[in-house]
Amino acid sequence: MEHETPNYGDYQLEVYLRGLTGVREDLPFTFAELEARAHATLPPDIVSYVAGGAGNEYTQNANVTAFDRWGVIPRMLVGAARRDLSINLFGMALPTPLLLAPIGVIGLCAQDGHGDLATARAAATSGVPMIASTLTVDPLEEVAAQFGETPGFFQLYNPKDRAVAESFVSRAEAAGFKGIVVTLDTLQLGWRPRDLKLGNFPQLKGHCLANYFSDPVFRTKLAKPPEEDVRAAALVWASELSDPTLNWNDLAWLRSLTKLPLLLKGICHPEDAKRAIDGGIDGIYCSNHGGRQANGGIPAIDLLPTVVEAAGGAPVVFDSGVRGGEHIVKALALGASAVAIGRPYAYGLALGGEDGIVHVLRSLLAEADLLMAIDGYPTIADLNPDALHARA
Ligand SMILES: Cc1cc2nc3c(=O)[nH]c(=O)nc-3n(C[C@H](O)[C@H](O)[C@H](O)COP(=O)(O)O)c2cc1C
Ligand SMILES: CC(C)CC(=O)C(=O)O
Repeated sequence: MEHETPNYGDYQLEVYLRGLTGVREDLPFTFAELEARAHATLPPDIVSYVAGGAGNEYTQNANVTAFDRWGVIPRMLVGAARRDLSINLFGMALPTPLLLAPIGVIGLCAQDGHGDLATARAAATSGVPMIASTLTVDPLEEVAAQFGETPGFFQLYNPKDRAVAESFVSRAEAAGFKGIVVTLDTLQLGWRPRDLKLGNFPQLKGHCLANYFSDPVFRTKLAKPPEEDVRAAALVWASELSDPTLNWNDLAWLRSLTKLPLLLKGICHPEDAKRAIDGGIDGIYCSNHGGRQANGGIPAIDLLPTVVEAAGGAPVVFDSGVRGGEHIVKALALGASAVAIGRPYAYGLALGGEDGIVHVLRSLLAEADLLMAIDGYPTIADLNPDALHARA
């Protein structure tokens, strides 16, 4: 059978031949270098915001190291010359199993301050859908206009006022987004020492909240428009962003927000996954917010298998700690339907704009694809828990 997707590992050859192929010479190939160079490039308050996590960052770091518990078991001579990394998510044919996780103020990681638009263009170029945060710098309509043929998802922070939530979702639908992700693990902001030390929370300055400030229903709550008093508008935003009383009794209302595929982000317990699916939610997004919210938690990857089982066949998106191709392969083997990339693409954006994101995605895909080739798992369907060995 002819495979539709390319062998992503071919990027390796393109990189070796960079003088001929035009691959940018200045972009790193490991997360460690990506992170170090991005930190040297970005303003210190943005470094603290992007890199920082909750508490002493134990959970954030454990999200990454927990992958080391698993090893991919090599299989020989299975005929893995061609691989197929394509997936079908909610009826959408996607060339790769990757998504771009929602990153609020991703815009500020770009030199021109419009990194949301660069991210959306990278999504268009790479076919990797962007999950655009409620907190994009640019209005969601302008972000969606960059997507080309690649579907996009909209991530909602459920605000105190349901009319604001409904307004965002209907704007997202009108703008052509193909799915809605409601984030549940941020009903309160986590304790983030790096930002606390700097007295910094970028959104409180208000200059990066254009999407929020463009919402007509939100604007009715402001005594003065943000164009006249941005700081006051940001304070209203902070008090309205999340409804801490949201609970399972609100599930039917959440479901009623849209007919688009609806996912709940932040689900790490099997009973929560089951409850969501039983309540009509279409998909689970297993994540601990990259360890930014609650410290002392369990690495998200350790919780993925039971969440997948409880989801009973409904799609499960995974993020938190994905830094390399091996992590993508392991998450897929542990049952993820798709894997979302977080901080690595923010750093790619900081170093190379749209090209930087595309490079990060191509590198991750190449590494995953070559691992599947070398270890003998030619398709995502071949990746299941039997492909992994768990060290004690
Ligand atoms: C700077 C930053 C901002 C984020 N903003 C959002 C957001 O607006 N909405 C959301 O649901 N998750 C947000 N997240 C969480 C990501 O979607 C994702 O869960 C997390 O980055 C995964 O962890 P990792 O980047 O360490 O792999 C943010 C993460 C970072 C690093
Ligand atoms: C306003 C914040 C809660 C945005 C976010 O999700 C984050 O910083 O992790």
